[in-house]
Amino acid sequence: HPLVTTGALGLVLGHPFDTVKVRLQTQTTYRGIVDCMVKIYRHESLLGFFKGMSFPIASTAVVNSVLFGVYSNTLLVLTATSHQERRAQPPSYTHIFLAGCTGGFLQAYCLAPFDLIKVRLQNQTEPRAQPGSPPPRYQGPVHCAASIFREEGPRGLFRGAWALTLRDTPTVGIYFITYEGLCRQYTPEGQNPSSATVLVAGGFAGIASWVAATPLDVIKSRMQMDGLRRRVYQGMLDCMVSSVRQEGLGVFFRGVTINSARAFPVNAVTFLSYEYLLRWWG
Ligand SMILES: CN(C)C(=N)NCCC[C@H](N)C(=O)O
Repeated sequence: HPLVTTGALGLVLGHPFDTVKVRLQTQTTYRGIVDCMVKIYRHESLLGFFKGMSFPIASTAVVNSVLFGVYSNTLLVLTATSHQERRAQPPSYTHIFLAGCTGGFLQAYCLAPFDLIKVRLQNQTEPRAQPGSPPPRYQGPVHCAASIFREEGPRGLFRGAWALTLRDTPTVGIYFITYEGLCRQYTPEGQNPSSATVLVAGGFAGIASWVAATPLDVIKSRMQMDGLRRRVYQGMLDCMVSSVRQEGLGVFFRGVTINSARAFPVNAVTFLSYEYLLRWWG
């Protein structure tokens, strides 16, 4: 279906932004967005921006089904109204927030191993295999997953999962509140929002939730990279404290600009797909 294609395309186009974000959050060699982009392009060519993309593409259908499935079913239980009845009897913002938090909490566990592998691969700065140069530590997503499993056991695949869960539980609540709030604002009562409204509301929901998620996103990415060679942090709190000590409070907003630029189109398309699917099958 065209919407699925657009969703995948959104992810592909958004991935270079995500790679720059992850590098800015976890490496100190870059002075800013432009410096990071120039360095990636010079050392690793255009392909450098697309490292670690295959697992997010492969897992997005599952992760989004958990997120939106849990959200709409929790809303169903909380409000006892079906999707069709919901335009006439809109759910309260408290219910929307609680359903969003539940969706965020459960999707975080599905997302954790895929996200870990993505971040590890995005952070490999080696250029594509050149004769004589040492190969990167991970040869691809499956090799990366197998190496982590072998070296650190199954729990290793969940490194950073706590920070990810803490990041996603409240911020996915914010995601759905922003989306619903904006849709209601711009839609006449009792009607379905137009496609343009869905796109704009979805885009701003992406930005608002990602701005709120950035502090824990930085900590999550750092925890995921910890232990690659030796363990630096004792835990999440230690990671927060030493990051702030070394880099100041600004550390909590590393990558926020580039991530917002990514969040708008990706989530605009995500919500458009969700609304269409609900109207067909709801
Ligand atoms: C702030 N957070 C964690 C969220 N809003 N999560 C919901 C889905 C985000 C979407 N898959 C994306 O990649 O932007």
